[in-house]
Amino acid sequence: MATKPTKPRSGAAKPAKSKAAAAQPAKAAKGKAAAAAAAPETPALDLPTLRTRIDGIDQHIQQLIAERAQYANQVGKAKGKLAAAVDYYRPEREAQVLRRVVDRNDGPLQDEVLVRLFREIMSACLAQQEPLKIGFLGPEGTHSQQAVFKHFGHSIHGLPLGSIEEVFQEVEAGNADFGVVPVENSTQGTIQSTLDMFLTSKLKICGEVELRIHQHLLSRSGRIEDIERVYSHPQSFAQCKAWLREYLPKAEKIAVASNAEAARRARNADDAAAIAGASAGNVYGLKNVAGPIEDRPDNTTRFLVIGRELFTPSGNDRTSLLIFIKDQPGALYNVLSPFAKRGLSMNRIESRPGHTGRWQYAFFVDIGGHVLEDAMREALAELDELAHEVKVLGSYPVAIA
Ligand SMILES: O=C(O)C(=O)C[C@]1(C(=O)O)C=C[C@@H](O)C=C1
Repeated sequence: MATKPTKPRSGAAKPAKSKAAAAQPAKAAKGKAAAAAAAPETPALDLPTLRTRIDGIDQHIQQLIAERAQYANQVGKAKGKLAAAVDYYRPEREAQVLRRVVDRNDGPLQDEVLVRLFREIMSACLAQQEPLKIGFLGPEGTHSQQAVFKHFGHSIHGLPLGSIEEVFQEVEAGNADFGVVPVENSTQGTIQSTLDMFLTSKLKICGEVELRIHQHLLSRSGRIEDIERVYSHPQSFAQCKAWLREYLPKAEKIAVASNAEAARRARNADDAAAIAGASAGNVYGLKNVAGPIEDRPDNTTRFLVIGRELFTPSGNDRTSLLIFIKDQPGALYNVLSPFAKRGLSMNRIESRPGHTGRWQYAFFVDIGGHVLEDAMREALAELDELAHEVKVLGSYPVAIA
């Protein structure tokens, strides 16, 4: 039986900083240097004085948050008598607010941290009307739930659902205002089942969320020597392949529908463990055996926010298209040229059999810009002549911090 790993491994044991975090020290240093040049050195204050200062600032912050909430309430009223919370939600405005937060940030807190705080404030402001209902791949404790909180804050009503298909169905039926579904992982690539849902669904992509994924080995006893079988989602097994080969080569690997489901099963036996996020360990009362254990330090999953309508441009948007073309020479080159010609950059392209007839392929393409902007509108008009069929899956703000 393998023994508890102690040596740090490349990537897994010592996760590298995210891009935003890595960029932060330089920015913070710049801010501090400027502050140091402008202000004379302040003598260190004693603890009671420091706490009195903090109390004063807290009081001020609280007053300002209350004032902000009142204005947000008035904005809600200015939108007229609307049917539901979903009608008050404005992702493009939220993206602009958060970009300003990042632009203003001179440290010492990281962009990611400040964005999280402001997200929560906006989430609470919006929930004054009524909390949004957000469907995600459950049960509680999945990475999808974390992505929901990262994008919508905690003042929402989360609906844990049994499958990605069910997330689409509940949003289509109006039982959920929005859904959050995983679409690609930096280690494992595209989640084909999510992309395929767009072939037939009428839903629109209204946002994207990028989440750094940390995997942990969790068990009831917390002892690696007890573990004879490991439960997890196939994607998570693939993300921790090298680690498992090194530290648990003999354990049986059992694939289940979600990491949270794996944690739920692992809590029933001492010889079982789950690979899941740390939050699943908290939800299901498991101990951390080892982690993070993902093989790549930059392991990130991108999620899409799906809803029933398109929103207006935020100033830095992405458009996702589904382009059906005939299998003929030069067809792909032709359909991409209207974008290239107008300087619209393509971030991603993925081909799938289109299911609409023999020899037809569907291309999922992400392009910088919004369908309500002139350059994109013109490119799409030109594309209409060249492609067999074009479906606009959505235009939405580029993910923030
Ligand atoms: O600006 C708006 O439209 C608002 O409703 C206010 C606010 C905010 O708190 O800033 C709240 C919810 C919306 O999703 C966007 C922004």
